[in-house]
Amino acid sequence: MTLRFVEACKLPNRFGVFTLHGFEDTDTGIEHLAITHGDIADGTPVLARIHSECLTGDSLFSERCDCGYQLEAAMRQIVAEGRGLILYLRQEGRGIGLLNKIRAYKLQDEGADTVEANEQLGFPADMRDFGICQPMLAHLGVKSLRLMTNNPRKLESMRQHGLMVVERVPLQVGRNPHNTDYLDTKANKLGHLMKPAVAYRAPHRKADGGASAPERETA
Ligand SMILES: Nc1nc2c(ncn2[C@@H]2O[C@H](COP(=O)(O)OP(=O)(O)OP(=O)(O)O)[C@@H](O)[C@H]2O)c(=O)[nH]1
Ligand SMILES: [Zn+2]
Repeated sequence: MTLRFVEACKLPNRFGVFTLHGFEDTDTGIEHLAITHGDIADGTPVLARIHSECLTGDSLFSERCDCGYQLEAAMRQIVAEGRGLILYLRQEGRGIGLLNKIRAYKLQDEGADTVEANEQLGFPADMRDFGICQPMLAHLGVKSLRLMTNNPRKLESMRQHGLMVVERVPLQVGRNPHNTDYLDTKANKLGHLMKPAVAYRAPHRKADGGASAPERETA
């Protein structure tokens, strides 16, 4: 896996002013992004989100999942802390791609859960590869993370790729009537760490994304 840094620019958005770094995985041609805020290269652990692309949730406001809410909450928390980063990885649909995700959603419309739908299409439940994170973080000068995630497999994958995660910061936002079954399946079949007590709050993404300060856990 070879990483090429292409360029960085300012990215002001509703939450603050970030820097957008563009990379290419030269083995696959896939373009990945890092979105950073503040001084992240001072050697201390950095609040971080490793976010897998979800066009429907991140850009089309879909309530079938929690991705858009998590992205927004991560940006808000990073700005509130004054520093942090998001690696935005282009592995749509847990790696099966956008069109296959639409196929999987159709199967879910007909009763399959998110894992069964992938399997019916001939894919594993999760095809993602987080190997690109290591060279991206090395380029950014980041040595250790406080990772915003509910996914213990993501934590394990980070460790397998030699990344130091000193803390898991839960990121449980966005439960709504359209994604209740989906989130429950993630907890029950994929092992996501969801606390029932936090389930659920406001329907509006803005209010929700700005929800309370993150809980902290030692990873
Ligand atoms: N194949 C498939 N992919 C989905 C579905 N819903 C969301 N996704 C994708 O799942 C990815 C996000 O993974 P999740 O399992 O929701 O969460 P995670 O990133 O592993 O864990 P967190 O860090 O806690 O968010 C994105 O790439 C989404 O496009 C679905 O029903 N089927
Ligand atoms: Zn999503």
